[in-house]
Amino acid sequence: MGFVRFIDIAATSAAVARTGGRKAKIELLAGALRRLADDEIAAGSAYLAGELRQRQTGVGHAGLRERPAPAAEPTLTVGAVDAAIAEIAAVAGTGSQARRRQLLGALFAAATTDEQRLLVGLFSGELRQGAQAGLLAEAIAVAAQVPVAAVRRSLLLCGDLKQVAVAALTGGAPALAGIGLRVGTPLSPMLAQSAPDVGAALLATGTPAVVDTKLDGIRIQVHRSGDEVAVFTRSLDDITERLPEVVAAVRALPLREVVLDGEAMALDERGRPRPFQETSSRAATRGKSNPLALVPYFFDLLHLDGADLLDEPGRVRWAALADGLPAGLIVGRETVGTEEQAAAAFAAAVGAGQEGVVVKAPDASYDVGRRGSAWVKVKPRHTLDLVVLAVEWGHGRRRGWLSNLHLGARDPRTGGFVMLGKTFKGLTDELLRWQTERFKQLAVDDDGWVVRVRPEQVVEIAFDGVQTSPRYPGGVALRFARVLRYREDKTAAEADTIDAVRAIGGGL
Ligand SMILES: Nc1ncnc2c1ncn2[C@@H]1O[C@H](COP(=O)(O)OP(=O)(O)OP(=O)(O)O)[C@@H](O)[C@H]1O
Repeated sequence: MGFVRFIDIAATSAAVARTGGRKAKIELLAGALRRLADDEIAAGSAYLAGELRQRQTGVGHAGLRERPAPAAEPTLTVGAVDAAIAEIAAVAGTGSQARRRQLLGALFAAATTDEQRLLVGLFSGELRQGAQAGLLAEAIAVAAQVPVAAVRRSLLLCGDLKQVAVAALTGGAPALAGIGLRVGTPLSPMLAQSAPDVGAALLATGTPAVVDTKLDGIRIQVHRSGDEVAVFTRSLDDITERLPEVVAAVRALPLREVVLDGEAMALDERGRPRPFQETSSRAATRGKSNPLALVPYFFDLLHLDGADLLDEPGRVRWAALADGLPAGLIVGRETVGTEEQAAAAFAAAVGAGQEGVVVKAPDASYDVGRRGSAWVKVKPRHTLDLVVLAVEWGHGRRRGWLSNLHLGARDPRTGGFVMLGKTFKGLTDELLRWQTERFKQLAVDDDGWVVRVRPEQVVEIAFDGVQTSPRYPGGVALRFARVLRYREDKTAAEADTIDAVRAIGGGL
């Protein structure tokens, strides 16, 4: 086991949060990285980035609420915390909830107040922020004395900060150079910016542009080498086992080596998309226990028979895609020269039950892991005026502020409110400050975690859609709810109703 104390990681994280200058933050992080033993680098670098090494632990917000009293003295090492979390993440089968609670309780009991704070932030994901990962890339370069460009490049190609930290700190520049596009190893997918309409999207991409249908499925990156096929998610998890139909479709192509980027989704009998949650729950289970088939549609080609295409312009990659794959496996796409043509393509996509479009610049290379202006998504946007029912105290950077909002729609039948979900997205520092004051005034109960408030404050929320949800009393929840603004000009009696929400969900 290693010897860096967990309290030192907690102290570094706190010091980084307190420190203003970027350079000083990087120095603090580099110092902590340098102290890690080789077998602690993966976990330690993840904690410094605000993440856990494990993608899933089975620990939810509820599990973090009841914590034993903190330990008086720090005794935990990075290695011990990593081992404890690995054990928690591995719990499965009957009685797993109780077992997980027990293990989590033991970990928290061994942690001091500062360590508990870091653990809550890590488990809840609230410490995870892109800025921190960017700082850490620079800190790795400083600690390993390698060029930062080499760290960034490897990071984008393998998408795994921990792997890059281990390579840089144990093997230096040569080890980093060994990280490249490898068929079989997933790379961070290129991401899209958003625009409110196709006109704005075309301003970003220029014309002519390619307008792709935006399918509301799950992102898949499929790697094939000979008969070996692997399927990865947007977060680079291997889901090959769960998508045999996608594996079969790619294995049947007359190609030897290929890396494809696309989307998989479930269709109904008429070939229209099924609700997103059916696709996602199917993707979360093995094919056999859920007969729904996911159909792959590809929109990019990153590698073909020995040649990397990442640096080629879209035009070239898409022509190779069209040459290599049958049209039925390629996403609906059209080249447009004017806003009218783009608007028609958008209307056709939405009319066919699809989520919207992604407008793409044909001259741009495939920007691994980047959210640039070469891909711009456009969706019809929904908004509702909802009532805040409760607020949760924030963690990490938002400690001391009321952050996560519980949102409710008006129920005209009972005169009460039906909870539809929670969000802490879209909140600027100014909004956080304002709402903390406001909800302290409206508070009726505070258990140290959730502050229940008088249902009086109306907030305008943007969201992507409505889905069924067993978790909430109305049986429906909002997808990707985010705060737009507080409506001080509206009373709770004027807020939107649960019926309006159901209507947006197509009568759910
Ligand atoms: N034709 C397409 N081209 C690119 N991405 C597409 C396409 N169709 C569907 N998508 C999906 O849209 C996403 C692009 O938006 P973005 O990069 O912002 O990802 P996201 O954060 O998952 O967003 P969203 O929730 O809007 O899908 C991709 O991750 C992909 O899953």
